[in-house]
Amino acid sequence: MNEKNSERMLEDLAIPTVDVSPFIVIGEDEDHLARKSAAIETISRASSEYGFFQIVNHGIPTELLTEALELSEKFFGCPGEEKRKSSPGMGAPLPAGYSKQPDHSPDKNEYLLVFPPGSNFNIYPENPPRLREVIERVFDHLVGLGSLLQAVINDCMGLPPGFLKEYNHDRSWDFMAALRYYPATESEDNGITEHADGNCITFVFQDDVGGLEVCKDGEWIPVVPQQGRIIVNLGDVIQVLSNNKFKSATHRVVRKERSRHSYAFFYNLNGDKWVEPLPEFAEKIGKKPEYRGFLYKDYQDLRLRNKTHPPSRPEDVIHINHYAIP
Ligand SMILES: O=C(O)CCC(=O)C(=O)O
Ligand SMILES: [Fe+2]
Repeated sequence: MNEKNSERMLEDLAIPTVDVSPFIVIGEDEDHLARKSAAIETISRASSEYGFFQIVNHGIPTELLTEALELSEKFFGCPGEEKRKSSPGMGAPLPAGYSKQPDHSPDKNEYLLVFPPGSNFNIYPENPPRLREVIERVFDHLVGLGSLLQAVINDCMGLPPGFLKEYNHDRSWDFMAALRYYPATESEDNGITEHADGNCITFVFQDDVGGLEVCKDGEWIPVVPQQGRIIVNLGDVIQVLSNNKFKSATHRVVRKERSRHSYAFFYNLNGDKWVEPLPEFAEKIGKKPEYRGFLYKDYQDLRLRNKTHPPSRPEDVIHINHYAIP
């Protein structure tokens, strides 16, 4: 196959891009309503075919996203000793602050993890000085975007208005990570091993290096970087609630010749929530539930154990199939 053809095929496979301005700008005219229903249509299709899409005109300034990436690059460029000044304290549910994947981990990256601004668990680097302010602004913006996208997904799922908002109203489990992936070596290019996210909705923005890939029908599709775009992927909670109608897609990061920087924000769910297929996607339409119900924190604990006590056989790693009804 010549290069043009293979480029064309990748373009055809690329994850859909959606203009979400019709959900932000108020308007009742015909054109506005048509653009809104086109966006709903694309998101519904993307959610069931890919579990991934990208959004534009989301209202978060491109300069803010770019600055966040530049500041994290500065931070990760500091000597290890400097970075370790913001190592996690004890007692947080996840290691808030700076961490590096342990040497034995197949994931080759380092990250700075934060909970919502104001959380006592947060540990921010002092340098570069603007990093904290910019991260907190990005976080607040992404919480707002999470609430917007959750309402859109609620519509796409055909749920009663406000259903997901009411179900997932507590924001204290949300978190965000600034990530740096090391350059690939001759023998090794894994950045993050293939996985699906456990939460509700994830947002990612990345620099121009690339490396994020989504698995669709057994093929790995690269998510080509474009400044200002935000990548949206659905997590296991939405997959279970929708009884497999909407996908929590498997994805991974492969390392490139340069260091890659990205941010991943997890619009999460309170650990005390019960997760199971909604009747709208099971009994009410004559389908059997494909998962048994579970307490969200139990699932999160199992996922964390995968990391702290990695099973020796890959097939023993726990993911959402743990709750699947055979
Ligand atoms: O860095 C990325 O592009 C994706 C990160 C990711 O998949 C994750 O943290 O779950
Ligand atoms: Fe992920």
